[in-house]
Amino acid sequence: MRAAISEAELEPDLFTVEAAALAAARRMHADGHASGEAQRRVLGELIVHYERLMRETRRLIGRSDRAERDMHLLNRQLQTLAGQLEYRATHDPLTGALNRGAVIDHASRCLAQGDMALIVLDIDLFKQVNDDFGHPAGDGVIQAVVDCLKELLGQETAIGRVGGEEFSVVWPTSSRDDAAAIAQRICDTVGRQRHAAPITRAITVSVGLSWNRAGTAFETAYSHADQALYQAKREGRNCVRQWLES
Ligand SMILES: Nc1nc2c(ncn2[C@@H]2O[C@H](COP(=O)(O)OP(=O)(O)OP(=O)(O)O)[C@@H](O)[C@H]2O)c(=O)[nH]1
Repeated sequence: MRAAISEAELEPDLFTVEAAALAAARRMHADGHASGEAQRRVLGELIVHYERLMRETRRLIGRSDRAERDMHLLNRQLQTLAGQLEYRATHDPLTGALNRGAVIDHASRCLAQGDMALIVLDIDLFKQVNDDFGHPAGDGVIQAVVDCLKELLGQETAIGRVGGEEFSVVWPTSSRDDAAAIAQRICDTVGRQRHAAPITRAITVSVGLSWNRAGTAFETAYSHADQALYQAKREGRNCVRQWLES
């Protein structure tokens, strides 16, 4: 029976010519009586193949360096793209504030870890702002309110735009007084803000606050803050109301 064919027999030898030149050189080296002419011929063959191998090796190294650089570049572009996609998926395009989904995620994580205030604010009589000054000016007001919140609360604070002219602030704190104080500062600071032309009047916000123990569900925290916000609207706007257990 015929013996199994070895892998080496199946694989074509990439270096047949070079191997032959090497074998000839070996034989020449072992033969102490070869003529000088025969030695020069075998050495010449060896030089030709050796130089070709060096050229090819350099070319392959260059190609693999380029491929590695291309891969690094591609990797960086992918990371940038992933960052941009992540940003777009979690932020409001007009203001750069967190979008509703991102606020829910963030607030839910905070509530799982500790006590937290949820502050919701809504621009007062905003329809009138749009009607009097135009929709683009209204957009400018929305942006200005978010900028004001960022400046007041810091870039690290989770500030969200959860509706057209409604915003939320996630404020982890174990102190109900601290939560009430920050809600009042928000109301006062936004109300004092000056707006660019064509806006010619003060823009105020109504603020609802719920202070929540760790473990509270986001829906509960939001519903309580929302009820407080509508109380603030009912009771004259430009004020803060806190949800209190009855
Ligand atoms: N410019 C602009 N307007 C928006 C945007 N989203 C919602 N609005 C407008 O915001 C206005 C909200 O009006 P309402 O809900 O009636 O409330 P309001 O006039 O602010 O009155 P109160 O909330 O009761 O103080 C509507 O006219 C919407 O068209 C937006 O992205 N840009």
